[in-house]
Amino acid sequence: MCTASNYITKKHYFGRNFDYEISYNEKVTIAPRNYKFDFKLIDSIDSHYAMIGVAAGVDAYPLYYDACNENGLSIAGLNFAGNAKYLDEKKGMINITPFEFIPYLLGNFSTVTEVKEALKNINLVNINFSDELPLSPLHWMISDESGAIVVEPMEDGLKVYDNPVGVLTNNPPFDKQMFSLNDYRSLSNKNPENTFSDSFDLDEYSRGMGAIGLPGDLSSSSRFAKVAFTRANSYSGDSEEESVSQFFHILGSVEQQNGCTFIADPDLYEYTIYTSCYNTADSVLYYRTYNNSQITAVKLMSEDLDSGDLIHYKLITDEQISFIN
Ligand SMILES: C[C@H](CCC(=O)NCCS(=O)(=O)O)[C@H]1CC[C@H]2[C@@H]3[C@H](O)C[C@@H]4C[C@H](O)CC[C@]4(C)[C@H]3C[C@H](O)[C@]12C
Repeated sequence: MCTASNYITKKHYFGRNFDYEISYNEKVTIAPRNYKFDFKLIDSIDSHYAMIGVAAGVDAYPLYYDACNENGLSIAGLNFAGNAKYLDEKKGMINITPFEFIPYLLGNFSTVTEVKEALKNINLVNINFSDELPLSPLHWMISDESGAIVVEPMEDGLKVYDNPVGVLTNNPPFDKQMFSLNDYRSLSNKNPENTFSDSFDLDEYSRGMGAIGLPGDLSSSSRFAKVAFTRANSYSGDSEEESVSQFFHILGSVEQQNGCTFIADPDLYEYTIYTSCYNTADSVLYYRTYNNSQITAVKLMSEDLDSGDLIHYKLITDEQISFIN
């Protein structure tokens, strides 16, 4: 399971929890403007917007999970098992594969509005990256300072939804997730009045009673409601530090602790391998990993963005503890 969210203070922040049971040796990967992107069915792109993101540790191609470009457009791919459907090549369309989707969009476009227009002509084709790395069933949240959309590849083509709650998890499809939020419309960050009955008193015995009924389990529909509530009620100052800190707390509300989501014997559990947070205005990627609570930052703009070679930074995964005596 995974969760993506955006958060707006003075700037736009975007990121995700990467929840899974295995790692593909993820690396922070920068594709500078002149890195040549090859595509399976369309012409290569020799020059494009620079981008920074987290990608699988495969040297041959930046297989991004989530990324942001130098103009503030950001994307994350999340599992969409049982629903994602990739199609055959279609004449007259721009045929790209799902693993090319992030490079193609971030390389060519600056805003969600531009992406929405481009999506009308995009067909996601069913071609594997390799025999060892076949396609995964994904859907995507795409976000910039103006708002967010969700793109879901279904049997009858790409579905594009505006995303007013600014979050995405896995299943069910986004329209169903949005509908299920109706069930929680009475929840609040304030303690509720007693409307149960006029005939007897009920006590306000605790703070936080306005959110009783908000799910706390780790299923994707429960995480959707939990993170939507947390994000919608988030309050922080608007400095960089306060915004980034609050962002990690939003996604922390749906973090998966190792051991709580069993996958297989022996001892294989899904857990939050990393959390990313992009300040998309300044193209900075902040991240934390399961065993490293310290925030690490990588700045796209500190690199030579006119080069043609990928730049990789291994994730720092060991805990960094600040001993003070
Ligand atoms: C599994 C990842 C999504 C995490 C997630 O949503 N977990 C929830 C799982 S579940 O609903 O609870 O089952 C997805 C996100 C991006 C995916 C990767 C990227 O698409 C890049 C390549 C694409 C290749 O085709 C396959 C390997 C791969 C390296 C993908 C492996 C895997 O499917 C990733 C890492």
